[in-house]
Amino acid sequence: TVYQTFDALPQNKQFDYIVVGGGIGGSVVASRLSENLFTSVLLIEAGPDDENEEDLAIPGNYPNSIPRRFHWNFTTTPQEGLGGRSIDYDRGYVLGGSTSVNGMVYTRGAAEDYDRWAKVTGDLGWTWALLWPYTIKHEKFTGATGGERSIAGQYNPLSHGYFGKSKVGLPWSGPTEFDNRAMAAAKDPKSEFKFNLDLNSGNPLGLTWTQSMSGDGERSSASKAYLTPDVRRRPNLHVVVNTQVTRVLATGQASKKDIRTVEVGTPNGPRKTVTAMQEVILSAGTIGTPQILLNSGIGDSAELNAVGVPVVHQLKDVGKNLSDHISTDRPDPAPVDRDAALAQWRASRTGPLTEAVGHTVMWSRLDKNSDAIKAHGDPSSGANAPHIELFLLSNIGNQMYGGAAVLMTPQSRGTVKIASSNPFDKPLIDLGFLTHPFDILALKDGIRTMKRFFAHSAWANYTATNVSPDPDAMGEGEWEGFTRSVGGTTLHAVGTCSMSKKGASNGVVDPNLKVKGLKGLRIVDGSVIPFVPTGHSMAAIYILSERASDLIKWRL
Ligand SMILES: Cc1cc2nc3c(=O)[nH]c(=O)nc-3n(C[C@H](O)[C@H](O)[C@H](O)COP(=O)(O)OP(=O)(O)OC[C@H]3O[C@@H](n4cnc5c(N)ncnc54)[C@H](O)[C@@H]3O)c2cc1C
Repeated sequence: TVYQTFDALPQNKQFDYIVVGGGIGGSVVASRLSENLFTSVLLIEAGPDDENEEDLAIPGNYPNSIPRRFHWNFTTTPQEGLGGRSIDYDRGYVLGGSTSVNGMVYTRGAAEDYDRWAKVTGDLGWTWALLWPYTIKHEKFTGATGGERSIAGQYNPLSHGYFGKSKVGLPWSGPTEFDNRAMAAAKDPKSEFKFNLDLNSGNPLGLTWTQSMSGDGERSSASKAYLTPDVRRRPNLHVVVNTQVTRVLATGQASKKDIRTVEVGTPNGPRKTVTAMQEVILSAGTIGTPQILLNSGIGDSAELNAVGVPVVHQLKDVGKNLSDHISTDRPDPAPVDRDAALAQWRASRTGPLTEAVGHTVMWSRLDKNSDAIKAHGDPSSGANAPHIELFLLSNIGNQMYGGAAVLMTPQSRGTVKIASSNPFDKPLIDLGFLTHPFDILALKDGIRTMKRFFAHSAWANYTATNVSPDPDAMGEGEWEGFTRSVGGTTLHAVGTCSMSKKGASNGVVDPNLKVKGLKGLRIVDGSVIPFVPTGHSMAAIYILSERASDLIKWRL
């Protein structure tokens, strides 16, 4: 059942598990735990329900036609590496979390990214190979929306799951002339670039078709996939929306550090609490989860003292180690006739509004002799992990093409802190973008890679301009200044409550995602991922959340 307010919850109800935040982690965990009808689960989401919200279901509404009321509307602190600019930092404020408002690009990154989780935690269960059953448990590959075109040769059937929850597919349209030329440039045996049949095989390198988390013409958000009408009807699952969690509190004696009580409230109203019999699972995301911990006095004691929050548990890494992908400037996608496209979408769930992004992506590695790697080492997880994503876009109407270079392996790190002891104050989000010298050098090489790609003869006579400025045609420091003035985020932040080895003093959660030094409190969301994946972040979080659900079920 879904309740619109906390007060509408049945009184005196006992819950085995309380899950905080209805994004990927929260939707997956609440859905999986409540498969056992003898396990009672309460899921608490700050934002509204997403049911019947057409604006969220239409993939092509991303990004500008998604109403702002479904966002937290955060901005970052002034970013030293971005010329002092503060930039918007979107997070979904609705059931489904950021997957209800995101770009849906579905990329798992490199197998080595996951193997590195296993290395930093000492738990082989996090390797790509042992996570594979969870990968296919979450995915339901559905092909291209509309069903009228052949997708043979555009994906590898062996890299996908077909019986899972989240729909994944290829673009509705294509190949366009742009796609064909891009493919020709990559498939030329003499080219330095190669075509890669499937970006989700564990080796993403090369030019690939884009895959999106959508199916049958609609967005397949975490809530649409995991909180389906039959799941919502389960008598043992209670979902409460429009309810912000302010803190987690000790249950019984504070000295026992048993944290199973959740406090909710409104800025001017009374605070209320509810206690889990087994565990509280925080799934409020990379920004929300450290914010709740810090408000609760769980974090670096010096920082907590500075904002007047009494220290409950010293855990210095809460809110630290944020990593995210920085992107250069990008062209706008081609405009569509919105009225006609909307009519088509409503009639048949086909047409331009089924697509949110371009059709092709190039994943590449920096040369080991590049300035960035020679001076600062190679931060990637392994030989199949791309340093750079070239997100290719054509805007044929305006005769422009190009793309954004996105740095997949940043060495800069940021933080999430709280501004005061008031849980309703916005958190201080510092991405730390371009504060490490590797990152600007690597991005510059990324643009050079794009230049070489578009210099291939496959692009001859294509009347167009590459919109990204050329670092080699600009004066010393000019390109860097430009990039700092336009660089932006792809909104993939992770790492603010990282997992680490059992007993290690760094990190926030152990390999089973339990908060270190506490009882009853676990974290399942993007915040536990120690390094931003070399793909977009959501696939990794789904895979992680599926395994986490089993860890909780098995009481590990
Ligand atoms: C605009 C945008 C575009 C993106 N594009 C892509 C893309 O194309 N591909 C990709 O892979 N990734 C993309 N991402 C990133 C991806 O969506 C996120 O990494 C992922 O959804 C994070 O999952 P999560 O479960 O950690 O957190 P979220 O999905 O953010 O969920 C957290 C949930 O917790 C709730 N919450 C937070 N605080 C509280 C509180 N105090 N009380 C109660 N509830 C709370 C939030 O409202 C939210 O519902 C994008 C993100 C955004 C915002």
